[in-house]
This record gives sequence, structure tokens and C-alpha cells, in this order.
Amino acid sequence: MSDTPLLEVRNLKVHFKLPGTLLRPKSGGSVKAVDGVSFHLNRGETLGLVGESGCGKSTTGMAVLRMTPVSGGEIHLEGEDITHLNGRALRPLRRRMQMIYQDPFGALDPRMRVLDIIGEPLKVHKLVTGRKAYRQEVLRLMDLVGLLPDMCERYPHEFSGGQRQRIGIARALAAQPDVIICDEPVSALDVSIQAQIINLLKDLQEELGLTYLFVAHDLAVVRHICDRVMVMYLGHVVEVADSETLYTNPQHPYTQALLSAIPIPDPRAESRREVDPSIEGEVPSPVNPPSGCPFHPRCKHATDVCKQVAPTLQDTEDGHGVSCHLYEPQSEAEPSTRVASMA
Ligand SMILES: Nc1ncnc2c1ncn2[C@@H]1O[C@H](COP(=O)(O)OP(=O)(O)OP(=O)(O)O)[C@@H](O)[C@H]1O
Repeated sequence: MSDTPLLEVRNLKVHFKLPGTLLRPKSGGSVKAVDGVSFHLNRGETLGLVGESGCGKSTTGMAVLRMTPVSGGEIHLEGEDITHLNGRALRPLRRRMQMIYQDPFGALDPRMRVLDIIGEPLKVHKLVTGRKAYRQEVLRLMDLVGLLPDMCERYPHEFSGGQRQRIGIARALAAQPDVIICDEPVSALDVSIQAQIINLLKDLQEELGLTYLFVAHDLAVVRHICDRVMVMYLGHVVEVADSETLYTNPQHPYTQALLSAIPIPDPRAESRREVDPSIEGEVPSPVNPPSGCPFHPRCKHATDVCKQVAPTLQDTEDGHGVSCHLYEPQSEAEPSTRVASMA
């Protein structure tokens, strides 16, 4: 079996130009929404992408799908550089990478019947021939996601939020994708429905060997579905590790702060929980980033959130990477594995 990851992203940058003002029309500057992000995704695994609002999670997903312009870096799908594919060459990629959207209400065309919403990718990518095979395939997909056959003639407004998300999942599956980007797929749903959709995604992954990039701001949700988790802060990855390690032994102060904000189900433990103050207050914005490191105010590199001398995050053997100048590896035996290099 090949060691090539299904998806590999190297030093990805997405910088948006800001419009100028009336007085200074040319000096709008830019937002570094994604600024040097690297990661890999193996076939059959789920990688979580977490962080506060505005840290660049969705933009990373959209860039990987080649739905937003890439300012720098490389995206490889099964070893093929897809960063600069355009026009016709992008078509097969559109099938191979699908997205499940956050808003099950806005993602579906209200004028289309479920039969055609789910079936559209079958037509676009010519995956079935004939009306009968088309209908059969849609019904099979509906069954996979727990929708009844007679629902296929209905319209999106006749469904609940959870059912609409099932329709969105069936539509994504119709394309027989290699990678599915799940962009906050449960955050718009009631808590009781969230668990159903997460379980459905897990079951489908097991049955069909799916690969997910799972974007979410809710760390509690991510823990249940992800094999590995990557934490983003203002366009950078600050820590990546397997889920168990990240939740039980977080090393970056930002990860620790994010975890301190998760409510604990046990009321006694919850009453003792203290939220790290660095995570409270206004969410930092890449439009006007903080001038010093909010986690290590005394760090001598703490200028413009480590952007002047950015610590680099190593893709290490044990898979635990920490991007912080002040991080010390725990073991002498693995000096190069966890240290953020002083570039
Ligand atoms: N098309 C765009 N033009 C200009 N700025 C943009 C554009 N798209 C995103 N941004 C900015 O890039 C930053 C990252 O946005 P992004 O949506 O990726 O964050 P996010 O982590 O997914 O947040 P959320 O959880 O709120 O969706 C934000 O400051 C956002 O305002």
C-alpha cells in the first residue's frame, strides 16, 4: 500500500485583499485568513480542524476544495498537485472532493425535489445511465442516510433540520468522493439531533471507508468523531495531535485555553472549572491581530502573534506538533520531534 496521504497541504496561504477607503482607495491591505498551514489526511481517517470564529477554518476547507483563490503553498490529492488546476481540469476534482455545509436550510435548492437534489451529482458526473438506474441509486443513497423512499418527491421545506442535513450528506455521497469536507455540519442543529448526525457520519465512514476533514468550533463534538485534531489560531496551526493526546495532554497554551472553555457534564467538576482568561472577551480578528502573544506575554518572539519569527510546526513521527517558541519537548530522547523550530 502506498504511503502517500490522500490529501496533503503544504504551507497554504489565503490572503484576501481588503477594499480601500474613500480617502485612500488603494490602501485596503489584506487579511491573512490562512497563513502557512500544513497538514496531511490519510484515507479513511477524520481530521478535525478547530478554533474560534475567524481563525480560518472554513477558508482552509474552501481552499482545499479549490473554491477560493490560493495565495501560496501547495495542495496535493493522492500525490497530484491540484493547486493550480483550472477550468476543465478541475472537473474531476469537483467530484472527488465534496462538502457538507453548516446550514442545512440554505444549502438545498428550495425549488428542487429531494430526488433531484440528491441525484444531481449523478447526472453532472455521468455516474449512472437511464432514468431507472438514476432513481434506484437515489433511493439507495436515501436508505444509506436513513430517509424513507416516499420522501423523494418532497421539497426541502417539508423537512426538519436534521433530515435536511441527511439530504445534504446523501447528495455529497452521490458523487462517490474521496474526501468530504464537513464544515460545521451539526452546529446549526438541536443538541439531540447533533448526536444522530455525528453517529450517521461515523457509521457511513465505517461502511464506505470515507475520509473527512471535519471543521468545527465545538471541541466536545470533535472529540467524538476525529482521529486527529488540528487547532488553528489566526490563520496558523498551533497544535496537531491524535484526539486522545490533544484532549488529555494539550501542550500549546491556546489549546489548553480552548479546552478550559468546554463545559463538564459532572455538576461538581463543572462548578470548579475555571476558564482560561486568555480565551475570554472578544474573539481575535486577522483584520486587526493582537500585537503581542496573548498566551506568553513575556515571550521575546511575541510580536504580531509570532508572525515576525513564526515558530514552525513539525509533522513529527508521533504526530504531535506544537507551534510555540516557548514549548519544551517532554522527552530528551525525541529532541527534534516536538520542538517548534526557531526559524
Ligand atoms: N471572501 C473574503 N474576503 C475577505 N475576508 C474574508 C473572506 N472570507 C473570509 N474572510 C475573513 O477571513 C477570516 C477567516 O474566515 P473563516 O470563515 O475562514 O473563519 P472560520 O474560522 O471558519 O470562522 P467561523 O467559525 O466563524 O466560520 C475572517 O476574518 C473572515 O472575515
